[in-house]
Amino acid sequence: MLKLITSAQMHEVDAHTISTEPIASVDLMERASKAFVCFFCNHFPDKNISIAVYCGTGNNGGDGLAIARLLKANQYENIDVKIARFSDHATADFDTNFTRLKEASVPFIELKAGDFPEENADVIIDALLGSGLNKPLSGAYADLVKHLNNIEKKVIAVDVPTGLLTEGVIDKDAIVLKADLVITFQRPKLNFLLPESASFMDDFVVVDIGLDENFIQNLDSNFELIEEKDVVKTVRPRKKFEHKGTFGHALLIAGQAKTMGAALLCSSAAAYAGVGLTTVCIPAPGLTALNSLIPEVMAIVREEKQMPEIEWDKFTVIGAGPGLGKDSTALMEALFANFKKSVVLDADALNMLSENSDWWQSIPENSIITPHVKEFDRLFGAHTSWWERLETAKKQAAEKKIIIVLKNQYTIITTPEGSQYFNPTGNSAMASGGMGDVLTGIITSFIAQKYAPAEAALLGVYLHGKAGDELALNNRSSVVLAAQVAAQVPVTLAKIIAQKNG
Ligand SMILES: NC(=O)C1=CN([C@@H]2O[C@H](COP(=O)(O)OP(=O)(O)OC[C@H]3O[C@@H](n4cnc5c(N)ncnc54)[C@H](O)[C@@H]3O)[C@@H](O)[C@H]2O)[C@H](O)CC1
Ligand SMILES: [K+]
Repeated sequence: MLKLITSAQMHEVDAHTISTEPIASVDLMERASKAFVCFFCNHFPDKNISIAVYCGTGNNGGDGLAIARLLKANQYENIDVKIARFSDHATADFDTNFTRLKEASVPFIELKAGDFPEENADVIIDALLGSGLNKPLSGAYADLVKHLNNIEKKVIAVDVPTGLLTEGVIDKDAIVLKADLVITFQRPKLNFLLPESASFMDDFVVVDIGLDENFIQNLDSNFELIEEKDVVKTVRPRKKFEHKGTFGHALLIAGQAKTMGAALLCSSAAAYAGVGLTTVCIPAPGLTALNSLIPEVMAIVREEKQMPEIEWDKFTVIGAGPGLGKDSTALMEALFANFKKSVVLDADALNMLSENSDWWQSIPENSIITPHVKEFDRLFGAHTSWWERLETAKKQAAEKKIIIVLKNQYTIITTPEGSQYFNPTGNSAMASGGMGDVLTGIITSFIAQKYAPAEAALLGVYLHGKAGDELALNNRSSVVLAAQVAAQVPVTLAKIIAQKNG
């Protein structure tokens, strides 16, 4: 896991690294700038492009000055620096780099508030403000950012787009210098992982600047980014003499005549993810489709308005909700009355739950809910920002002793203990119907295989996204279908297990 930290904590890490490595702060700035330039050179190999580096007078600006000098040393000749000296304040490392810039004869001008020259460069490097932002942009900074946004050039931001808060509620009307790419130092910033940042930045990459990793990992933060090695550590390869009984029996309660696909997808995903036996509880019209699509899955037929015969004790885990419709409240109540092990609730099970809040008290501890944003808001009230949803998820997971999987580009898994894990896999080619049903099946399957529910959620979310990444390959603008992801899961899982053995 990579611990994700706030900008205030990043300043602590800087101070610690400076005093214990030890390294002079200006040398740390040089290291960060070199890491930026190294990535930049690979990304823009054409040395003839014209580059304008816009610098503030703090350390983000100091980085900008060092970057300009280093780019010139790397034979980028068409480079000029624009310094926004809108206050008397400049950091010592900015001043040192200003002297070095002049010694290296990189051309520069100082901008005057309200009088900005025409910009003809191909690429703008944004080193105006970084993680030191402490209030919304106003005055000359706001004017400059609006001016630069208007000319619609390619913008590469140093560490953080100017004007974007790194954590806390992002104001959707904030004035931010929109970045095509952010080259950020050591860690993704928390807000880069929340959807509101998409209005201000297209993409980000993280470059290592050699800060003390041990120190970061021991900082007090409940936010973590899942890494593949965590998943490699968690998966358990199958052993000799294990049999289908070892891998549990999952029941999925899903589907209606018109939404039978959801039932087929979640039950087949459970089977592909390795559960020993899968049963799906569906209405009769789904039987032929089920038997022809995935004969490995057994069925319990659900008649309209009549409670099906379910031997609840037979099942290791139950997943409910995909395509279920909202008129199965009696069946859900029977589930909660008869089944005391973890359940996985999704889709219509969550929609019914939001209208029957007394059900919460019967939901077993360590159960998992997998809402998308609308389902989340239906359950816990409307939110105006994702930062507030993070806080709500933490509070609700603790209060209700459940695991919340809030689906998103970076799905957030919140545990009852208060950890919040961001998942890095998955892509927009997966934005198609049925994808959530597949996730429900995978997570249910891992619980059946005796993974602890939080492990099952982490593993399931990571694998689901990774399978989709493998299918989308480099062509992430195309479409990956849910059934493909389900069928890819064993392949992806095998690759992960191979790393464990290798
Ligand atoms: N460990 C690292 O990540 C390293 C990062 N580096 C770079 O340092 C900046 C952060 O530098 P800092 O001097 O703390 O802040 P800024 O340059 O972002 O801002 C300077 C200064 O501006 C003032 N300010 C804040 N908000 C506003 C505003 N809305 N309008 C006007 N002025 C504002 C405030 O006083 C700030 O202090 C980080 O992003 C990296 O680029 C290091 O180079 C290496 C280690
Ligand atoms: K910046």
